[in-house]
Amino acid sequence: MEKYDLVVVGAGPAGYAAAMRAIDFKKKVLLVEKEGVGGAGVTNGALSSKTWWEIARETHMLHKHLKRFNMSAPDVNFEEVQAEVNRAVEERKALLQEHMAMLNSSCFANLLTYKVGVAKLLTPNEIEISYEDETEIVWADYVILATGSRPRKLPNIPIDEKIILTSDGIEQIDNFPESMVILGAGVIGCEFATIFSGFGKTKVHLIDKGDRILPFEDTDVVNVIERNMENNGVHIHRNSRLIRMGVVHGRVEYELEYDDGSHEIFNVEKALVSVGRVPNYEKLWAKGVNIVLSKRGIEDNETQTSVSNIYAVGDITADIALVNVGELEGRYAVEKIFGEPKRKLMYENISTIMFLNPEVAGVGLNENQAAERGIPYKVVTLDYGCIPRAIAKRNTQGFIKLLVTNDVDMKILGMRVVGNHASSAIQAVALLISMDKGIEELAECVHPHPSITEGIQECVRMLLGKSMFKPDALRGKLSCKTYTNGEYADIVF
Ligand SMILES: Cc1cc2nc3c(=O)[nH]c(=O)nc-3n(C[C@H](O)[C@H](O)[C@H](O)COP(=O)(O)OP(=O)(O)OC[C@H]3O[C@@H](n4cnc5c(N)ncnc54)[C@H](O)[C@@H]3O)c2cc1C
Ligand SMILES: NC(=O)c1ccc[n+]([C@@H]2O[C@H](COP(=O)([O-])OP(=O)(O)OC[C@H]3O[C@@H](n4cnc5c(N)ncnc54)[C@H](O)[C@@H]3O)[C@@H](O)[C@H]2O)c1
Repeated sequence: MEKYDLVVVGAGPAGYAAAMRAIDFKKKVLLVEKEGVGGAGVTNGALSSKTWWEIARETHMLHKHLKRFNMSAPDVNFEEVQAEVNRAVEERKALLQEHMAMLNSSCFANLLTYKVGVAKLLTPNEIEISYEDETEIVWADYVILATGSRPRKLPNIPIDEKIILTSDGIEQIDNFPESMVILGAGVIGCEFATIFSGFGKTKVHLIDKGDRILPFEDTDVVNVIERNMENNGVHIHRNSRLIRMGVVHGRVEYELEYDDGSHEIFNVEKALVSVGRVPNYEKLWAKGVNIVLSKRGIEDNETQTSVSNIYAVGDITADIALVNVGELEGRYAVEKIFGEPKRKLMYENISTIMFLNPEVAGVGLNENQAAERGIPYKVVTLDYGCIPRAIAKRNTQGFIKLLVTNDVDMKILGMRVVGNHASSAIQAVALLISMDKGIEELAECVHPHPSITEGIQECVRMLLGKSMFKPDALRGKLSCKTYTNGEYADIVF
């Protein structure tokens, strides 16, 4: 039986990151993947959907600009867009594969082995790998499970990945549907609503259990996104309960019940079901391996499972499902196994982008979360209209919102940026949160001009009572408040 220091199961972002970090410790590593490198970080997931989003956004902008010059827009060809997305996916996969091949033919050859097969733990140290027509068993001192997640399905909805689809099937359709309903107004649902409405070829319906989309986000953020979606023709079914959804004569028929008890039936060409994801752990270990599970996934103590030599990272665990979190956990697990991590695993400074119209970047807590935890805070908001770069871009829709503790330290709790270049503005704040720093450092930074980050600097200056624009003199564009015991109050300097 071949022996390894570490076997990593799954070569998505989390497993790939873990295997690469293990090489740094000069350990003998086996990476087992059942399909292809990249996982949902590349295919039917982060990279592919973001390529769709980029092309949809460019198409939308082109149409908007041409309209301004009274010119008619060219037709968008679905097959060409799809081919471009496929090229992006293949480019990334090829890079990861080439990297793997180069490692194999270099001084790392005796360290990393990559096998394409399905892995299953027979005991905490013995792993069976099934190939097309044979199996083998290998020994591992340590195991990292990184098998990711898949779309959650609902029992009464007949998903066939042709007419009623999940995010695994939506990118393989063969034309822009003339109409499409999306069930689930979370991140995936809203991103695809943005993509399909952005191309301007599909009437999008979005089913929302509550009274607003993105239930975990702050109302001011959601208001901007909802307004743009609706201006772009998206029909948001608010406070609606899906009674049934099925395929009738090759199209989707669905019935909704509203809060007032009334019912309505709709008929559309396609449906996307995006109601969350479930972790992949079925058939991953034999009965005797007692890994403790919760409803949401594998329970872990800073990546270590209840079986001491088995670790779990990425979407398979019961926490945040993001590429950057999977990579962080993968690298951390290896450091915990073979070394001494420099510090505890922290999630407070994880930054995210939601690819909507416009993009929404976030780090740390939002107002909902701070209020839920009973944390009193100061909150400053600055409209994009105050930022020269946004004016130069001829698009001042959006705002920056910064939350800090309501004390003299003013430690940064979180930030949300809604608007163009939102993602570029978030990093400085993410770094300050991870360093447990206050806001003085940010106020004294010299930012490039014109840049969106100047807006963050102005937020910080507002909190310190030394802003260029005075909130009292520009109400509606700036605000500076405290939130304590469920009440807002203006800060008066
Ligand atoms: C539509 C969509 C858009 C997204 N957009 C973003 C985004 O913009 N930003 C972001 O940060 N995140 C995004 N995500 C989330 C992100 O893709 C996941 O959080 C991330 O891919 C999880 O990485 P992972 O390595 O844990 O799992 P996965 O990427 O799911 O990889 C797991 C791998 O394990 C393999 N595997 C499973 N079982 C076995 C087995 N028994 N043996 C061998 N191999 C096995 C699978 O084939 C797969 O390759 C998106 C997800 C989706 C679905
Ligand atoms: N830009 C990004 O970073 C990005 C993009 C896409 C996905 N992701 C990751 O993928 C994960 C999964 O995305 P998702 O959108 O599937 O999950 P989600 O948890 O973001 O949203 C699911 C939505 O479905 C709704 N829902 C649940 N059951 C329902 C039902 N029976 N009927 C109607 N609505 C229902 C929920 O209220 C929620 O709004 C995200 O949590 C995120 O971690 C990240």
